[in-house]
Amino acid sequence: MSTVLEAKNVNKYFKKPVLFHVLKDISFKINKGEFVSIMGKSGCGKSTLLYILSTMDTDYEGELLLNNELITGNTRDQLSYIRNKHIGFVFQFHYLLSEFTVLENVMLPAKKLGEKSYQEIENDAMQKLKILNIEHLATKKASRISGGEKQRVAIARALINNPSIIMGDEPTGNLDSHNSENVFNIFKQLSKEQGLSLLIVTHDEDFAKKTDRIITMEDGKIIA
Ligand SMILES: Nc1ncnc2c1ncn2[C@@H]1O[C@H](COP(=O)(O)OP(=O)(O)OP(=O)(O)O)[C@@H](O)[C@H]1O
Repeated sequence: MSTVLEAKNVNKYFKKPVLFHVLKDISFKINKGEFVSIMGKSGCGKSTLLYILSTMDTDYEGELLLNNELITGNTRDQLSYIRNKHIGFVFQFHYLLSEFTVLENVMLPAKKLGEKSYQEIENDAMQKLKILNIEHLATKKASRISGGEKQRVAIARALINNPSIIMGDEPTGNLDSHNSENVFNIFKQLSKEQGLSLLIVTHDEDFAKKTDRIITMEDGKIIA
């Protein structure tokens, strides 16, 4: 089984207002196609960890490997490229551009990457919308669709560059149980049918129980 993401002895300190050891020797691996959730009480360090794993925060001790390559110590530009190419993000709030159409929103990260023609990107975006069963929304403005639909558009956008892993910070936090289950089923399908890895922070125990593995955090440590 190949490893997609590995954290080795990650430690993080906040220096202000007082020195605070927020992440304590975090080590784990995520395999290809694995659907993993992270749970833990409020304040235990989940978002801080996700911020590091997503390469946004570089102020930590330890090592991160993506697809078996060390990414710790890379320059800002290298990390920005890695993030755009290999990591998809889904947040509690969708962060769609409301005046853009659904299709334009999904195309954006691929345009930023700049490796394909407009037509190729448009075709890719339509294919992602199809996977998420929302191709009929392509030409609608993002402001004109429902909350559940917005989250599916956000997932399509996260998939556009064919990332190795999707990271989510409470991606179902704003959804009702029906839409939450929809998102879970989409994630499950992506992991099982396309070999995508997923690492999802959640407070929803029912959601977490159905994932392949739960990483439980307490007070900055992985306890299970
Ligand atoms: N910039 C910062 N400076 C100092 N302390 C911080 C900073 N950001 C977060 N913290 C503290 O670090 C701890 C971990 O915060 P974090 O947001 O990672 O928790 P969490 O597990 O994601 O919580 P929640 O479930 O409520 O989102 C908390 O005690 C928080 O107050």
